[in-house]
Amino acid sequence: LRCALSASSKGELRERQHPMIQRLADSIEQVWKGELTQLEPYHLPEDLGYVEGRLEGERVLIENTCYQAPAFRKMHMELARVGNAKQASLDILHCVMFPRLQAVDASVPMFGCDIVAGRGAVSAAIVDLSPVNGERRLAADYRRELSAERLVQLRQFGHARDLPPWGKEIFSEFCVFVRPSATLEAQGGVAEEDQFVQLVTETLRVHCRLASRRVGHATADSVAEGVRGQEFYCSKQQENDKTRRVLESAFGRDWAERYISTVLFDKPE
Ligand SMILES: C=CC1=C(C)C(=O)N/C1=C\C1=NC(=C\c2[nH]c(/C=C3\NC(=O)C(CC)=C3C)c(C)c2CCC(=O)O)/C(CCC(=O)O)=C1C
Repeated sequence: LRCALSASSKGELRERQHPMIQRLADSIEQVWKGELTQLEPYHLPEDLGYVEGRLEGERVLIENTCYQAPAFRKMHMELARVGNAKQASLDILHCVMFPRLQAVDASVPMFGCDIVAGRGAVSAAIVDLSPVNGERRLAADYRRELSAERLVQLRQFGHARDLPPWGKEIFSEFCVFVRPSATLEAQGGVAEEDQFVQLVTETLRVHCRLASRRVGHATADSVAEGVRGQEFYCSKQQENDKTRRVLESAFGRDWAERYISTVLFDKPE
């Protein structure tokens, strides 16, 4: 496997992604930089910043951006693209934030989102704040803020999708899993794609604020509770055969297993 690609490809990959994915990636980084103090880089193993593989003759490019902050041990955003220079057969944005269990209590949920665009059309867009506490239920302040009228409006889409079984076990009642419509609006924007970017941005802002308030609230019990919750979340996410299939075809079974269990969904020690 070649960890090829020069540093220049970082910007290059993002600017060649699906426009909604580009906008969402920029917006997530903006919220992280705007809402979190002491944002630091998180160094992935073996410099997995860029990886390149081949899937049925098509190039697979992965670009990883990773930070950490007082409330979050790892904040991972991944842009992946299957295809050649012109036509991408798959554009993906993946983002997961792991609470730092030595700092915050187990009421801080896992933020996760996934956007998959096939041949330019977004087929899957999902965002959730997934509870990892013992009762698998979001805390009252999270529920109250996520029930605000503005966010309730932003969660209304034309085509909701059914969660797979593994998803039903970890996602919250606020989870949004949709195929955003691609119809252009009069003013030229793609309403549901823009709406989804807005939904993720505002959900992420609430999360950064509420999680940061909990720094210093960890106890020995909350660490044990949070470890169990994060392990359960990661093992369920690892059941997603759609992700595994893409990575296995491009990088082989062993590399895919290692990548999924150490980069995408690494269980806390
Ligand atoms: C927080 C949620 C969440 C996180 C964090 C997450 O990683 N996945 C998440 C959710 C989720 N993803 C799904 C689907 C797909 N995922 C990929 C691929 C990748 N997704 C990646 O992140 C990477 C690494 C970069 C690759 C390679 C493809 C191709 C599809 C099929 C697209 C489609 O169905 O239209 C589904 C539906 C699963 C189903 O219906 O069975 C759900 C629920």
